[in-house]
Amino acid sequence: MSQAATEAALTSGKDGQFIHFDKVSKRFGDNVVLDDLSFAVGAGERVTLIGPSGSGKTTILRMLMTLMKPDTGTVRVGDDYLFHEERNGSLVDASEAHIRKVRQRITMVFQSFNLFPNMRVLRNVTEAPVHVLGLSKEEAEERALGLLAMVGLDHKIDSYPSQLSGGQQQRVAIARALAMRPDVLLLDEVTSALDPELAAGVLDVLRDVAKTTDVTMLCVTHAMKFARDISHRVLMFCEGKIIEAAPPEQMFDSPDHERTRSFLQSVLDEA
Ligand SMILES: Nc1ncnc2c1ncn2[C@@H]1O[C@H](COP(=O)(O)OP(=O)(O)OP(=O)(O)O)[C@@H](O)[C@H]1O
Repeated sequence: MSQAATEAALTSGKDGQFIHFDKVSKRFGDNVVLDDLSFAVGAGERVTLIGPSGSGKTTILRMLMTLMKPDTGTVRVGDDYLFHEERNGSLVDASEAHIRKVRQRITMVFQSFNLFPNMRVLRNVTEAPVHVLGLSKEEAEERALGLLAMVGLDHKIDSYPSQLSGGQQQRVAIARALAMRPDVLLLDEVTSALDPELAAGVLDVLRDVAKTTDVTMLCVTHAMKFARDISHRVLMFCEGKIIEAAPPEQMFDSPDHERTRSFLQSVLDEA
């Protein structure tokens, strides 16, 4: 694929652009983590970020959660500016109300599950809809029960996280993230801490999510078969830049860039 085609693929979302990164840079000391990075994601689009360790993928997700801010550049979701270049990378509106609004629209599932250990499964899923969205307990439970059925855990609603396998905990975490009815779901290496069999169950749940919802998904993963199945587009990160962007078949079957080829080979060797 030509450089021009990669550039076009950086902005070719579905039905218009929704998430915008515009000239975003971030460094820690001498370590340039994001280097003048621009790309956009369409509403309802599912995009997988791949690339070697330390290439900046998680940093992208953390910025969308407002957990990390850029040094320069603009990050926007729909009409909500999270960071604005003119304000030199600082949060445009860091008020609690603004952060809360952003967090309602964007939820993240982490590698380490992060469930509330002292709450039963049902309460883990209802907690934020009740306290952040203001749903009644009944409404939140109805929503949670539907989602827990979807992830195959409606028989575990009274368990505590410590009584579940890692795969089951991660499926609860997915239900919890979806209970907010987010516009954007961020997935950060959600199966990396799991044995292959448990990981497969979690990936099947996410395939269902992809099939049955129109949530915009940004996914960092080394599970390439999964990425191929669910993604509309794959972005290859290297040293804080996107060096290649393409639909999955093209990225995985005929990558253009030598660094992409060697990265994909290294992932295959690991598997
Ligand atoms: N708070 C921090 N302080 C210093 N350096 C940091 C901090 N957070 C991230 N980094 C550095 O930023 C770089 C990019 O990290 P990031 O987690 O985005 O990479 P990644 O592509 O997601 O890697 P991996 O696949 O290993 O998760 C790494 O070199 C990391 O060490």
